[in-house]
Amino acid sequence: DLEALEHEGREYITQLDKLTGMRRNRASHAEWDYTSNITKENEEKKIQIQLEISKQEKAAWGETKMFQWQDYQDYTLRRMFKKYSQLGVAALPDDKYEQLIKTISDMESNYATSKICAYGNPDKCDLELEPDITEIFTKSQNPEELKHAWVEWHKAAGARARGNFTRYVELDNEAAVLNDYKNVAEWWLSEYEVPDFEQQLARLWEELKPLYQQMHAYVRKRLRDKYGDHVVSARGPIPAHLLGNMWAQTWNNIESFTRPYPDKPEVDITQAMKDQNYTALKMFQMSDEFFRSLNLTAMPELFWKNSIIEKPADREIVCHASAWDFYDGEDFRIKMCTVVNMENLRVVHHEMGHIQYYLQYRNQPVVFRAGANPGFHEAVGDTIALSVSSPKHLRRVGLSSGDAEDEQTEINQLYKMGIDKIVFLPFAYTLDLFRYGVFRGTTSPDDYNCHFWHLREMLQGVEPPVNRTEEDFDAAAKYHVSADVEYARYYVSFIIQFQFHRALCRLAGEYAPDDPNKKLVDCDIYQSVEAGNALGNMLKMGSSRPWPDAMEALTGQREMRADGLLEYFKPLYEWLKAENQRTGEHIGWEPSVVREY
Ligand SMILES: C=C(C[SeH])C(=O)N1CCC[C@H]1C(=O)O
Ligand SMILES: [Zn+2]
Repeated sequence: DLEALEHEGREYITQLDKLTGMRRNRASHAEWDYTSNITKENEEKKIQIQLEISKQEKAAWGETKMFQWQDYQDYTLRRMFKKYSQLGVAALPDDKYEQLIKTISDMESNYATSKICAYGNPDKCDLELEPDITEIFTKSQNPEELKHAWVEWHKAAGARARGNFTRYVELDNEAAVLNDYKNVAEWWLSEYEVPDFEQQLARLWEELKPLYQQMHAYVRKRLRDKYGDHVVSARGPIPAHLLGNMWAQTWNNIESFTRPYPDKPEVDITQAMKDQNYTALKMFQMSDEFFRSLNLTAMPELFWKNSIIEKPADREIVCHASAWDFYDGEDFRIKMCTVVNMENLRVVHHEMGHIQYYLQYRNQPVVFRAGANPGFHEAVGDTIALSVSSPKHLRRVGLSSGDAEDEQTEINQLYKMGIDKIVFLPFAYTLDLFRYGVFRGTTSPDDYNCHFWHLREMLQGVEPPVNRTEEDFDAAAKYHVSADVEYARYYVSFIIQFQFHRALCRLAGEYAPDDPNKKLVDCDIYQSVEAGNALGNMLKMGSSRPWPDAMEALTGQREMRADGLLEYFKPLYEWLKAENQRTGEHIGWEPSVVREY
C-alpha cells in the first residue's frame, strides 16, 4: 500500500542524502585543493574525483527513478525526491562530462592566472588582476593608463577564452537537455521555481531604469567636467574604463570626485582603516562580531584554521572571493585575497553572509542546504553590510567621525550607496540576458561580442574604450562567465536585500516609515536580537520551501519587489532629477559613435 511504499521511499532518500553529503565533502576538498594551489597535478586530481563522483551520482539517479515519489503525501519527502531527480551535468556520457569540466577548469585557470604588462613599461609583464590591476582601477585617473589596462585584460582573460567558451556552451546545453530542459538558460531560470521569473526580471528593470538613468546622466556630466568633451560625450554612453572598475559594475572608486557636495567632509573609511592598522583578520573578526551581536552563530574554530584570507606569495590561487560549505556540518571556509579598504570590508561581509547561511541550515538534509533561491544566498551578507556602511555604525566602530546628519551629508551618503547599488543593476541584468541568448542560440558565436556590447550599451549606457571586433570576447573577462557561475542571482540580491534590510530595520526599531528620526538610510541593526532571530529563522529554512515562503517569513511579502530599494534611494532620486534639470543634462544616451582610433 501507499503508506509502506512511502516509508520505503523515506528510508531510501535518507540514506542517499547521507551518501550525498560525503560525496559533496569529497568534491569540495578536491575543488578547494585545486583553486587554492593551481597546478596541473591538482587539476588532474580534481577531475578524477569529479568523474568518480559523477558515476556514483548517475547510479543513484537510476535508482531514484524507481520510486513513485510524485504520489507521496509528505511534502518534504516529495520535495527531496524532486531535487534528487535532477542529476545535473553528470547526466552527460563520461567522455563529454570530462570534456565539459576540463573546459570550464581551463577557462577558470586562464582567468585566475592572466597577467598583463604595465602601462609605459613593456618589460614589466607580471601584473595580476588582484591586487595590481584592481589597484589601477581604484586609484588611476589617467584615461590612457586605464584604457591600456582595460584592453590588455580583456585580451588576456576574454579573447583567450572564446574557443573554450563556445565548446562549453555546446556541452552544457547537451547536459541541459538530459535534465529535461531546452537549454541552459531554462535550466538556470528553473532554479527560481516561479514560471514567470524572466518576465519578473524585465518588469523590475522597467521600475528601476528611471532611477538608473538619472544616476547615469549625473555621473556622465561629472566625468565630462573632469576628463573633457573629447573623452566623455554629452549625450552618448559612458566609456567603460572611466568608472573605477574593470567591468564598470560598481562605480564607488569615482565617488570621491563626483559626489554631490564635494565641500562636505569626505568620510574616507579606507584611510581610517589604514590609520587604525586594520588587517584582513581584523576585518573578518569585525564581521563575525556583527553576526554574533544579532544572536546568530559564531564562526567555528575550523573556519579560522582552514580559511585563506590573504593572497599567498608562493603559489597561484583563484583570488575571486568565495565561500565554501564542506557539507559535514563543521568545516566552512572563505578564500579571498583581501586588501584593507572599504570595498573589501563589504566583500568580507558578503562572504561571511554565505557562511552564516551555511551555519543556519547545516541541520537540513544535504539536498536542502542551499539558498531559498540563488539570489538569497548573495543577499545575506550584503544586507548586513547595509547596516555596517551606515554613518551611525561607522561612528559606532570608530571608522568615521562624520557629524550628525544634515540634508547635504545625507545626499552624499545616499550617493555613495547608490554608486555601488543602483549602477550594479543593469550590469548584472545584462550579463545573464547575454548568456540566455547564447544558450538559446539566438546569439550565435560569430556575433557574441557585438551582441554583448549592444546589450551593454542599451541597458547600461556604457561603451568600450576602443573599437571591438569578433576577435575579442569581452564577456569572459568577467570571472563568472569564465567560471560558469550564473549571475541573475546578484541582480535578484541587489533588489531583495533592500526588502530584507527594511524588514530587519523595522524589527530592530531602527526604521518607521513616517518617522524622520528613523530613516532607512541611517538604520543599523547591530545588536538587535529581534532582527537577528527573524533573519536566522529564514536562513534555517535553506531551500526546503519555495523562496516566496522564505521571503514571507522575513518580510511579509511573497514576491521580489523594487519598492525597498526605491524607498531607500527616494531622496537621492529627487535630488538627481532636480540637479540634472538644473544643468540641463540629457537623460539617457544615444547610440555610440564609431570612433576612429
Ligand atoms: C563576492 C563575490 C563572490 Se559570490 C561576487 O562574485 N560578487 C559579489 C557581488 C557581485 C559579484 C561580483 O564580484 O561580480
Ligand atoms: Zn556571493
